[in-house]
Amino acid sequence: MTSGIDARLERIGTDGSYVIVPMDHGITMGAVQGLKDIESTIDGVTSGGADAVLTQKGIAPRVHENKNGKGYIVHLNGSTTIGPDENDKRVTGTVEEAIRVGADAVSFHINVGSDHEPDQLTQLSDVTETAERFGMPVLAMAYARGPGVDPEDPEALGHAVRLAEELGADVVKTGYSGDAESFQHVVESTRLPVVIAGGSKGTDRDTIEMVRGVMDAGGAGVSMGRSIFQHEDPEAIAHAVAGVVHHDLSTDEALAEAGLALEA
Ligand SMILES: CC(=O)[C@@H](O)[C@H](O)C[C@H](N)C(=O)O
Ligand SMILES: O=CC(=O)COP(=O)(O)O
Repeated sequence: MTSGIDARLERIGTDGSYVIVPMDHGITMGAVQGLKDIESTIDGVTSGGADAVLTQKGIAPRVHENKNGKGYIVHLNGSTTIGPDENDKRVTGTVEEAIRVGADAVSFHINVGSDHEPDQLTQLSDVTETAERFGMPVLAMAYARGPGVDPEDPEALGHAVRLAEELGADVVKTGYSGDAESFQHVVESTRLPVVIAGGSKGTDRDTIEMVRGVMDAGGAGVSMGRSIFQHEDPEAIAHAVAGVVHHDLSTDEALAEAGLALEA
């Protein structure tokens, strides 16, 4: 029998793979490029092929009419780049609030290796317990971040994704280790679907090659923000990313199919 969590996972992905566009950066960085007119960005990325968008709860009224029937995830913690410690994500919402504003899933960020890891472990554990009671999937954003921690170290990333599974998440997002071979260790560290963050925006080729590497390593897609929502054509780059994640296209095929320059 299909559980509520399984049914809702299908709303934020396609057959177990995921093109999620997080746009929760308004708390972290402010209304950066792509987030001022968030309505048109949401319309563009979901028209292009994103399975779901992700925001903080207060943005929900700006999401639903523009997401073209795609999935919606509400993020439940945050911090700012101008505050005393960006790794100190504080709780900003609850599973119940996310359900009330129309979410299909919730997400929660933990910085494994930071001074705040102990609190964040307990908080993620509380979120998965509540979400499970309501049949809501949990996307854990499990980063390797903290003093002396290399955020691209495959061992640290593998530890972070495993920890997310141990705490009851359904999908885990982490950083990319830089190549498919090393990322395979990360993917094999857990039975959860593993998706990657994009980080700050690079060239189109950098972005799509990174996505290709994740899929070659056995990953399940992306939760990619700035590389998509800060693109001059969010619909086209979302289309290219979905081409790799959902249609197994090569980097060149995905760029060409999306109408993007091969050398950009
Ligand atoms: C700004 C960053 O470094 C991102 O990786 C964020 O930590 C990710 C998250 N979506 C956020 O803005 O909090
Ligand atoms: O919620 C944030 C992410 O999932 C990743 O954002 P990025 O801009 O791709 O690093």
